[in-house]
Amino acid sequence: MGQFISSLFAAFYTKKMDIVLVGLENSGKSTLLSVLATGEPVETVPTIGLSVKVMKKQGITMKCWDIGGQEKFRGEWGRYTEGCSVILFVVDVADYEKVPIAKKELHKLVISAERGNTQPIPMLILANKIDKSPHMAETELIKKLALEKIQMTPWIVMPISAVQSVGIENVLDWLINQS
Ligand SMILES: Nc1nc2c(ncn2[C@@H]2O[C@H](COP(=O)(O)OP(=O)(O)OP(=O)(O)O)[C@@H](O)[C@H]2O)c(=O)[nH]1
Ligand SMILES: [Mg+2]
Repeated sequence: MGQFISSLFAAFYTKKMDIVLVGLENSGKSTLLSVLATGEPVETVPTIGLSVKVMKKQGITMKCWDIGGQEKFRGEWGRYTEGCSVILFVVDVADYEKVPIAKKELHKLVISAERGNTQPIPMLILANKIDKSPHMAETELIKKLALEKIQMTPWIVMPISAVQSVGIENVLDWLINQS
């Protein structure tokens, strides 16, 4: 009985978060998720549709929705942001060619998330692959993504390297602060 009550108590009082990971294909979402969950990058294959991973950090159960970034999957991004806790938008900062597409998709997603939710959902923009050279600096990325145009959604940019585990602690701290 005691066990039952404590399980019930845990079910009610455990903090839970739904984290939606989006960004163009090859930006590093699945690699980042592996590093966040286990501390180690893994060899990835392109995500087909989506993959879900649950991780527990400081007593918070984080359910991560890692959605494929290929063009055919991008139409689904908005649907997953409905009712989610936070959005992680991953950008490959070494890919100068694709950043205009990332900008277009990011703004489409912000419009859709602002329409589909009563409260704006905080967005963490991850400037990934800072280990590569050359790569866009944070201010350049902010300009190229036209982030100043975002009005309701709170956003922040963090430079990271998922494969080299750089900046990952900051990502985890941010997530924990949003719970
Ligand atoms: N140099 C470098 N390569 C990275 C980094 N993060 C990921 N990669 C590489 O980028 C490639 C794509 O990584 P994924 O994590 O599969 O990308 P994704 O965003 O999940 O791609 P989709 O599932 O197709 O949307 C892999 O070869 C990774 O090893 C990074 O920080 N630096
Ligand atoms: Mg993937």
